[in-house]
Amino acid sequence: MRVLVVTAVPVERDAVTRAFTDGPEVVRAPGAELHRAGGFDVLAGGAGPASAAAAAAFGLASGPYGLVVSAGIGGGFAPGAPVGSLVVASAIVAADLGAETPDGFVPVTALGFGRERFEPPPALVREVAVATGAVTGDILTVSTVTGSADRAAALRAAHPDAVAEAMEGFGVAEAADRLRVPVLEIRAVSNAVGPRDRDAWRIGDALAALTDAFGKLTPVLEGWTHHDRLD
Ligand SMILES: O=C(O)c1cccc(C(=O)CC[C@H]2O[C@@H](n3cnc4c(=O)[nH]cnc43)[C@H](O)[C@@H]2O)c1
Repeated sequence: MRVLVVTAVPVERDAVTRAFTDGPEVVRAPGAELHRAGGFDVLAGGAGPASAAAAAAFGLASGPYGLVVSAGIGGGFAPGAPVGSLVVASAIVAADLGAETPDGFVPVTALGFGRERFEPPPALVREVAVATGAVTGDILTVSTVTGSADRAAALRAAHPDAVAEAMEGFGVAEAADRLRVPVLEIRAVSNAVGPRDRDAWRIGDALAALTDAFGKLTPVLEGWTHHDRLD
């Protein structure tokens, strides 16, 4: 099974391929530069859900792929997902896709169209979490990084199962869903979701945690390929 991994920026892509001693071999496909290592094709698709969806779609076109993974750093909701920890999405949720109304935020589905969540294969999520020591829960996709305690509290209230936020997962999941390819989202927590404090971001630690996690994924994915594809 081939696995496509979509990160936002090149340092995240390189953190993934660093987990493997082979490669990366750079493969150029239309609309996508794939870095191939350890059985993974990894591309840096840009920040935000639109870039991620476009990049994932081009990446998938060079397939076939059996799994797509949205991966990178992210913000963690305290206390469940502290800086340096790893999170795996049990659901990938578009947290700001909808309409603001006098009564508050209304998600797209309540407006009668679209969707706002995708659910990765549950058994695979469990096995990846066990192998990597990750926390599981909803990972929110936002177009604006949360920068205040009020916004963090509003997200928490709307999404009690949220463990983290990032900016690409939902876009990758939308592209994967078009081809019925299963999707995972894996984030290493670089900062707490809350008041903006860029100096407190621990990007190096998070990238190291991402490398560590991918180093542990191969046996899990091999087992899943053989025993659990229909979950
Ligand atoms: O400055 C750097 O060296 C650097 C290295 C890697 C990534 C970055 C980014 O700023 C990329 C933003 C990227 O990270 C995700 N992210 C991280 N924390 C959050 C958050 O609290 N809320 C939302 N997204 C977050 C996100 O997926 C972006 O693509 C800088």
